[in-house]
Amino acid sequence: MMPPDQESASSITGNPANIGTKTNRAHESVALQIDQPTSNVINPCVDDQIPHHHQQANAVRASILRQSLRPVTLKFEDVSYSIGLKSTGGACLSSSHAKPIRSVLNGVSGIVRPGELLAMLGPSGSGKTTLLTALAGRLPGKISGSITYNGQPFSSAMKRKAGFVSQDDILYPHLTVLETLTYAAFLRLPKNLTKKEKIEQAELIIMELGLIRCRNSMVGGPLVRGISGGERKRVSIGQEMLVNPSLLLLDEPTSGLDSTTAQRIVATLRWVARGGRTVVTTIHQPSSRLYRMFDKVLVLSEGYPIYCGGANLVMDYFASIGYVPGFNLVNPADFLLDLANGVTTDTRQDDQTEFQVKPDTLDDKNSTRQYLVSCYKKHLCPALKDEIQQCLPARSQGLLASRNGSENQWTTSWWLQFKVLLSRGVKERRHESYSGLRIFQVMSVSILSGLLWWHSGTVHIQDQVGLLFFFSIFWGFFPLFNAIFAFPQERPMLIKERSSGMYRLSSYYFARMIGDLPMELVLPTIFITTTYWMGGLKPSIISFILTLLIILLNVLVSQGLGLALGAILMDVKQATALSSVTMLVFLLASGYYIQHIPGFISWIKFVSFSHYTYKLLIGVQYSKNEVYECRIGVHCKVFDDPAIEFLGIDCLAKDVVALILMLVGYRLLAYVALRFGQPH
Ligand SMILES: Nc1ncnc2c1ncn2[C@@H]1O[C@H](COP(=O)(O)OP(=O)(O)OP(=O)(O)O)[C@@H](O)[C@H]1O
Repeated sequence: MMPPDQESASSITGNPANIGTKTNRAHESVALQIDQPTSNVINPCVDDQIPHHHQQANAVRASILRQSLRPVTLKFEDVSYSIGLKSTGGACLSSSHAKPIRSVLNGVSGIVRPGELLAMLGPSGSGKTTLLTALAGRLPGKISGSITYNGQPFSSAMKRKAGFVSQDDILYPHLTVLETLTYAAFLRLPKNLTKKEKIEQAELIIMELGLIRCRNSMVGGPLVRGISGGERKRVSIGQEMLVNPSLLLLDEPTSGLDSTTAQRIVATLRWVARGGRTVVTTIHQPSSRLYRMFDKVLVLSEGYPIYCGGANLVMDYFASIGYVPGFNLVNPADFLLDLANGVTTDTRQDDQTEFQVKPDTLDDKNSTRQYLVSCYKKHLCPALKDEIQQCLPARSQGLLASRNGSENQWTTSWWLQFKVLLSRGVKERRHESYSGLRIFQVMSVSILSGLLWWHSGTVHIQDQVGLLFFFSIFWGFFPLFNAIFAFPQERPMLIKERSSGMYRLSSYYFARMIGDLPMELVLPTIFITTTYWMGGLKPSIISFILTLLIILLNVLVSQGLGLALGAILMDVKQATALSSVTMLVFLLASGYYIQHIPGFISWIKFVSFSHYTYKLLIGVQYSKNEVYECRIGVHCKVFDDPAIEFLGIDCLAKDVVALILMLVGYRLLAYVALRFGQPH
């Protein structure tokens, strides 16, 4: 069966008259408006209408739409995908010990043109999300078959023209709706727009998606109460709509929403499609109202397609192969889902004229599914493949040919990305970084240690040395444990944003590192200032400043190690466990507790930053010939004390160099781990 809209080469223009169904025509004027530079772009599907004073913002939007829309014809042919299963051992393994695999998608084909909205239907686990992820170029592993965008494979240029809304909304919990969309606008909209225009664009999206009431509310997350699920979903969609994507892919955008909100979202998607975009969405159980808004549907049953074509032709097709819905089954989507589950409806009516579902056995269901798959292969697949094989429409080819190198460039400059990411990061983490609890924690330890070491003096040299060692260890642990969370916590955002080509990894990386610095450096400064003078260390401003600088260097090195461990493992639990072991080893090997470390393991102290810091602190505090009263009337050299002698304080410059090398090395390691460890 041929879809009704094969002729829609001209639908690339965004003219919905070519799409096919009667209902589409109602949107014709809207689509045409989008192409008009001065028109008021009003989404007819939402309640919030755009006030007069936003005409200027509309003009900006229209200009963005004109500039960046590249119609995309999405074709996928015979797409199959399998996943390797973890072997359970024993009986299930074949004699060849081959890793068991499970087929998730089998020979799925389809074509979606600009201006069309394709819905993928199917029971839970039928492969909808997997197919959508494959279409978004984000599925790891080998996919057989072909997926092309205007006849070309997925590219980085395509990545920036495609919007992907995942099932789980990946948003920063502490940003407001307006901040979320504004930062996205800063990062994703072209550099020729001014800051003001980008903000206006974000405001317009807020209006278009009916988010005005919650524009200044925090988004929220698992631990922070924020906006509702439907609002979160609209924010996620808004982030993608901002850039006017040529291809918009959405995974269950209506799940968990009430029917009115769901309808509003699908209406918005349809409106987005009518502007010349290609829209593909998975949907779980659409109402008949929603179903009527789809142009095409693809129905999957256990990874096999059983229908792909016009949404309005689905009933005719299934009737032609012997399946008609029950008497009062008015929602085509329910009928399709029943069929995809292998459940057939009995059209007979009983006395109460109620429709019944046959109590099918497992075998019945399997044979129904097999029959439906074979009908698809026989009746739909050949025509669909013919359609896919057809040449690209002329206008699309023109667009591809007119592409120039600039499309591969980033939308915004490195510096702008860095500034935006820095500002966003500081806003997002201000609650955490400047939390009263953290300040209390550091201040209380500082005052307590100041009191415990109160004016220790060189008389109690062991105590004083102990205080310096405590400095080096405390300011190793503290920043290390703060830093290990950085990348694992932001992993989902990083993957999502990098997959859509929002920014360079280096700008994110520097912004993330520098954003944490003020707090990371302010707290040790307060701590050292308090404890240094309370603890009765050398009353010299120079020694104090040097001590402070050494501690700050130590903080930066331990932060670098934390970032590297977090980036390599990308798992908070694993990184925490490894950091505990590392710090314990550093603590023991630094030379304060044990001076007679066996030779074969003594090298550990050379990789311990706490060891170098401790040495430097001692070197600053005491001079080579300094003596103290070791027994009554007896003066001993400080450097002859076994704990200090062991350190071998000769050339402090070497220790500074070692710390600087670690400072750079750990950070480099973190960057390399991020670059090569995460999907691009
Ligand atoms: N990485 C994976 N590991 C194990 N199984 C997987 C993986 N990815 C997909 N699957 C399996 O493949 C099948 C299809 O998954 P998919 O998420 O695409 O289904 P779906 O139709 O989107 O389901 P739902 O509607 O519940 O989201 C499921 O049975 C799922 O368990």
